[in-house]
This record gives sequence, C-alpha cells and structure tokens, in this order.
Amino acid sequence: MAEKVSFRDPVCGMEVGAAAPLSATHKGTTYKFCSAGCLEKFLATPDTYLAQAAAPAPAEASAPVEPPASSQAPAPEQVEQCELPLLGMNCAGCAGRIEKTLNATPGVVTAAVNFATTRATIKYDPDGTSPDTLKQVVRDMGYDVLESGGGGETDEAGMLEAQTQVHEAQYQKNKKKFFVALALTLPVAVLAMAGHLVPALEDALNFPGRAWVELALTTPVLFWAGREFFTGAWAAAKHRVADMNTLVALGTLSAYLFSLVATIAPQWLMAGASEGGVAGHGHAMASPVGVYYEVAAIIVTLILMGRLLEARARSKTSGAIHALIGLQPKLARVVREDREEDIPIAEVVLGDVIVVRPGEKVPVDGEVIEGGSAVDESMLTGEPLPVHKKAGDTVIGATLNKTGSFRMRATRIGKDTVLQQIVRLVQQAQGSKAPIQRLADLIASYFVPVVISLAIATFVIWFDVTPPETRLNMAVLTFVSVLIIACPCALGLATPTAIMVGTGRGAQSGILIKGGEALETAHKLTTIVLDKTGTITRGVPSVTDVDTFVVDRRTLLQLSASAEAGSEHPLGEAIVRSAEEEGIDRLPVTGFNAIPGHGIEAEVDGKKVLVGTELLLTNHGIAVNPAKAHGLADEGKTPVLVAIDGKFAGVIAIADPIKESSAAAVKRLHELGLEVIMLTGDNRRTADSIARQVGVDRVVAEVLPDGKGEEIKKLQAQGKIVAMVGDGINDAPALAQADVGIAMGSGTDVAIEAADITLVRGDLNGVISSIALSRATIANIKQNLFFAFIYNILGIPIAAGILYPFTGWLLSPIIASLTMALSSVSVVTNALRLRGFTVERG
Ligand SMILES: Nc1ncnc2c1ncn2[C@@H]1O[C@H](COP(=O)(O)OP(=O)(O)OP(=O)(O)O)[C@@H](O)[C@H]1O
Ligand SMILES: [Cu+]
Ligand SMILES: [Mg+2]
Repeated sequence: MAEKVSFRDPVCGMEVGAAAPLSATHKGTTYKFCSAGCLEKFLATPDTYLAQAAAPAPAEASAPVEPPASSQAPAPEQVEQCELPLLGMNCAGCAGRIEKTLNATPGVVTAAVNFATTRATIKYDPDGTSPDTLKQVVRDMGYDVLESGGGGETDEAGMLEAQTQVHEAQYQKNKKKFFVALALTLPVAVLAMAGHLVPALEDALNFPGRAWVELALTTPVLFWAGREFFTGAWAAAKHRVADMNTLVALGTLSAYLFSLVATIAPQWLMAGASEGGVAGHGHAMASPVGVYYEVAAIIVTLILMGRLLEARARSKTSGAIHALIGLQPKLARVVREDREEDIPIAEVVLGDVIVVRPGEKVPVDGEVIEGGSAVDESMLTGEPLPVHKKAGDTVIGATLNKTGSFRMRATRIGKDTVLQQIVRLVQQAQGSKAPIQRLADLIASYFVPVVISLAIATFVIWFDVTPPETRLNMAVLTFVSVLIIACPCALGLATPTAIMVGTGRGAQSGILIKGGEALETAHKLTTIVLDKTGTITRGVPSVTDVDTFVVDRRTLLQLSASAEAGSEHPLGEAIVRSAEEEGIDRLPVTGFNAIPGHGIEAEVDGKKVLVGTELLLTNHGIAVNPAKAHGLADEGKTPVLVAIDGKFAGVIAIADPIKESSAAAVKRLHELGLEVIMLTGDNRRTADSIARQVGVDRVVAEVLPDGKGEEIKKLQAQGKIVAMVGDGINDAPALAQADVGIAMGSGTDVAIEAADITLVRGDLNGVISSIALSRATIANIKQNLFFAFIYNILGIPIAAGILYPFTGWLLSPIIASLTMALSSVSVVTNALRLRGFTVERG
C-alpha cells in the first residue's frame, strides 16, 4: 500500500510517532493523531485543518529536497503540556483560584488544577510562556511548586515520591501545630465553660484576671497555629475573592476582637447597655461583658483536627497508584558477554537478553526467546489465572513469573513499558474533572459570598430584635456560627476523591479509564456497540475450508497467499499462514492494491488475482455462483472469494472462534438494561450467524471501514448514548465518535490513546465492570455531595437562630466547627469505600 503518511497531527500540530494507534485517511494521505479528541475534531471538518496546516507552508517550502509527504509545515499552534505538583493548597477553593489565574495567563491554552492529586495540568504555547513562568505565577499567588529533581522529562514515580515526602512533612508539621493548639485551647475551654457545667467551680474560676489569661492562651492558637487561615484569606482578598479561609478567618477574628474589646475597654460595648452588665450566652461572668475567646480557640483547633483526619484519609486515595508504582522491580538479571549479572532496571537497554527465574518479576516488557513458564499477570490485567508463555510470546514488566524460567529480549523499557503507560494514564485520569464537578465548582464559587451575606444579615437582624443588654453578644455569636457552619470545604472534596479512588480501583483490575468525563458518561449509556473481529471473536482467524472450481487447491492457495502477502488484514494473514503451514512457497507479485472493506487485487505470476467479497468480484464483472459461499457464511465462517484472470476460481472459508466469555457477557449487558449491537465489515450471513451464537440484539453488517463512525453517529442521532467497543487500532474513528470508546487492549499492547477506556484484559467482562464501576463512582459522588450539603443546609438556619424564638436552640460556633470537620472526613471516608469495588469475572 503505497500511500502517504503524515506523522504531524493536523489538528494540534504535534509530532506523533509511527506507533501511534490513531489515524485517519483523507484523500489518499493517512494522518496520525495525538489523541482521540484531535481525531474527532479532524473527522468533523478535515479540510479546515488541512488548510490550516498547509497555509504557512509556502513561506518555508524552499527546501526542495524534502519529500512532500513529510513537509515540515509549522503548525498553527504548537501545544505543550506540563504538570506542576502544587504545595500549600488547603481547600478546593484554592485549586479553583489557581486554575482561574493560570487560565488567564498569556500563553496558556488550558489549565486544570486538581485538589485531590494536588497537581496542575497545563497545556501551553511554548512561544507564549514557559513552565518557569507558570511556576512563578503560582508562587506569586502565595502557593508553591514542588521542584521535580532533574528537568526535562518528568518521571511519574519520582515526582510522586517527592510529592508524598512533602505531604508527609507537611502532615507532621500540621500535627505539631494541632497538639500545641490543643494544649493551649483546653485551659481556655475549662476556664470558660467548666463553671457553667459544674456550678461549684463557678466562683473559683471567676477570678479577676481571667479574661487576660484566656487572651494570652488564645492569641498564639489563633495567630500561630491558625496562621494559614489568615494568610489564605488575605491572599484571597487581594484577588478580590473569598474562600473557606475567609470564612474561618472572619469567624474567629470576630469572636476574638469582640472579646478583646470586652477585655480591654468593656465600657465601649456597655454603651447603650444597662448598668447591670450582660451575660454571655451561658457564660460565667468574668468581665462585665461576656468574652468568647474559647470560641475562636476551639474553632481553630477543631478545624486543624479535621484537616489532619482529612489528610490522613486522603493519602489513602492515592493508594492504587502507589501500589502500581510499587510493582516495578528494581533489578534485572541480564546476560552480557556470556555472563549473567544483576543490574538496576534503569540500565537495561533495548535488546538486552534477560534471565527470569521462578518466583521473580519480569523486569521490563519483552519477548520470550527461550524456555517457558506460567506468568501471573493479574496485577495489570485483572486476569486471575496465570498465562502460559513460550518462545515468541510477549511478557509484560512487573508481572510475576510462577513456575519455570525463561530468557527474554527487552523490547520496551523505561517510560515505554506497559506499567509506566498505565501509571501515567491513571495519574492523568485522577487529575481530570468529571462534568458533575463543574456544578459543584460553580456552587462553591457562589457559596462563600452568599454565606457572608447571610451571616451579616443574621448579625443585623439579631442586633435589631434583641434587647440592648445582650444584643451584641447574640449578634456576634450567630454571625460566627453561620460563617463556620456554612464553610463549603467538603463540597470541594466530594467529586475528586471519588474519581481518584474509582479510577485507581479500575486500574488495579485492568480497567484504564482516561478521565472523569468517561467515567461519568459510562453510567448513562443506553447502547453498546461491539465490533465483531477481536472483540466478540478472538481475532485470530484461520482457514478452515478451501473450495476450488478452476485450478487445484494448491494453486488456489498459492495464488491467494502470494497476493495477500502484502496485506495487513487479519483475513489475508490467515491465508498466508495457512499456505505456509502447508509448505506452499509464494510467487512474485507485481501490482498490489488493497480495497478497504472489499479485499485485494494483485498480479501474481502474470495472472490477475482478486481475493475478497462477493461484491468485489461482481463489481469487476465476474459471474459468481454464491451458493457455496452462502452455506459457509451461515456456519459463521467468512467466505473469501477468489477470482483468477476474471474467472471465479474458488472460496476460502475463514473462521474466527468466538471468545468463551462473549455470550455470557452479552447476557449480563442485557441484564443491565443495555441494547447490544454488533458492527462489522463482514458479510451479513456470517455476521448473523455469529450474532445468533452470542445473542446480540441487532447486527449492522457490511459496513465499510470508514463507515463505522457514521453508524455510531446515526445511533447518537436517535438519542442513544453509545459506547463503542473495539480492538483499538482500526476502529479508532468509531471509538472517537462514540460517547465512550472502549478499547480492548491485548494486555501487551495497550492502545491507550485510542479510547476513553482501555481494557487491559481483552474480554467483554471488562465492559460490564467498567459500567458497574462508573455507576458505583457516580453513586458515590452523589452521596458525597449529599454529605457535603446536608450539614450546610440543615445547619445554616439553625445557626442563624431560626429555632431560637421557639425552642431557645442556637447552634454554638463550637458545634459548627465540629460539624465542618466531620463533613470533610465523612466525604473522604465514603469515597474510600470504592476501594472495595469488585470486578466481573468471566
Ligand atoms: N485482505 C483481504 N483479503 C480478503 N478479504 C478481504 C480483505 N480485506 C477485506 N476483505 C473482505 O472485506 C470484508 C470486510 O472487511 P473489513 O476489514 O471491513 O471487516 P472485517 O475485518 O471482516 O470485520 P470487522 O469489521 O468485524 O473487523 C471482509 O469480511 C472480507 O470479506
Ligand atoms: Cu471549611
Ligand atoms: Mg476488521
């Protein structure tokens, strides 16, 4: 097939390697794509992108040496991506603010900041900005960026390691702060409240300088242990925004300043109040006006405690990725100059011969060259049974060799190994946002200003309606309570933590989900479209019957195999293999032409040979007696018709066995309420026969390769939400068109770019597990949002004192801060339940 191939993605202009699985052919040129997104855009309006990519070319096209196929037209827009591990975010509001600022920075195409992974993922134009500039932007906002050791290519494992260390150090520091705060707060709480609880103590605690003691104890709690609330609130204020720090700072500062004035100059507060003095709500009298130091101190201490618990729980959400990285073996036993030696994994080079003994891990990806063994691949594929490997089979790094020993040749090392690809993918997925989160973000962004207004309204109303002696106390208390109870910190955790645990759990079971969007869409699917070859069937077709009319069997096989030698189609390969097995040598071929979806034409040994569908032959004006072919097709075999020199010469039947798991999986999909459609380029009879055996609802047969995406579009136009399941490489346009594209990885060749979800173990049970995982994750997110909101919704009116006139109930600021701490913890704990999700076993 002498067609042109362009390795520059025409949409984003990125250089894409020859191995990239995504491609589309347009007007005789095959274009490679960096991502399904680009492919999708291209397929929608190919000509605009080609015009764009070609436009600046003439200016530079002064190098005639360059062959036109690889013309280096500068792309309209070079996009690079970098990841910054962020430090110092303590609330989802921070993440939102950094994201906004980065997006507004010149040169940035898109930026996304994830609070759960504490990463910023930035796509930028290298001519417009640089990672260093972006880091500075973040630092200017009062946050920090973790330097990831050596520059250049970022090593996921290293970056994660460094980030974990920093988080641990931060955790220890926060722990210290909490305990100091606790030690100072306890006496304040005892002084302020013990007298109320135990009346006998009241007099003893009511010594003259009490307020001053409380002041002395509370001040360091607030301004040392709670310092970050004030710096955070200040940073937010400079950007004219308010976040949870603002609420905490405002709340504690109001209680503190009120008490301070009451301590230093009570006469200011007495103005207008009656001579008898006022009692703080339920407080022993120490100064003529009640003081609320304990409120400020306890709020800070409880919130610090909540953050500690939350950090502890959150560190577990990245457990899956740590487990994956931990799979990487450290050493490899290579054979160099006839000697075996153990070397660090990083020193293995491509082509190294490696010895793997029983009980050892396979160090890198490779091909078995000698010996054989059963290998446990469950850690990457989720497949529970060990897989038998012999010479010629591929083995994956990090899988466990069980019984025998073998030698292998390293074929993929470092960043290219399946394990590293999976780790990268999971990192990206965990950092992505689900659409449902946009709603949460939107609500959170309005929440804080609304809360502040509510708090002020509460203050004003109580100040108005309360008798003068207690009105300031009442107003301050309710004001602080509303501010604290309404803090939306749990809201920011609800979605990202669930996405993180859900995608991590998926990866451990061989389900690689590319992002929150796919994870969310998968629970809404109505229709599953299955590709036939390699998805329902095993994808290893073999010749079963050869039927000849004109020439003898040997000649027919020889001519067809020679003609197919240049074909990459599995059917062609099956014919070539069958001829080889029978010891038939191939003849020289002169003209070869593949007609996608129909077959091939070639000139072999001076004869014109056509191999392919009935239509291919009839289109060439060849009379065909199809009875035999139809009979074979009804058995579920694919009849390939052969014509020699314009005459129908025979039929080669090719069968591709159905995977054992397929029928049961289709049944389960039906039970989940999904419509199952089979999509194939094969003829209708064969397709129907296979469809009957596995029980799909509907068959769309004889679809040309580039028509598969069209078929998906048609289904979508009927209002269906469609998942396309294919083997990832030739189904790329359909995978990209579908709402969720699910690629069947073969376990060794993970076609990650091609789809939204990649199933490392290639069977249909993975589709069921993906949908189940999606449903479980979305349900979990909804529970989280409920947990996050319920406290606010119930708490705000009570804190505002709605019940006070009827029952005398007020929500004390102390209960408010306890609730706030607990709501974050309950959200994270709930998300962690997803770790127990179990996958479907066939
Ligand atoms: N190289 C080839 N040799 C013989 N027949 C071919 C060849 N290429 C295509 N055909 C014929 O064209 C038909 C359609 O091919 P196509 O690649 O579109 O689908 P397929 O591989 O059979 O099925 P699926 O869509 O499930 O992958 C094949 O079933 C076969 O009959
Ligand atoms: Cu909060
Ligand atoms: Mg095919």
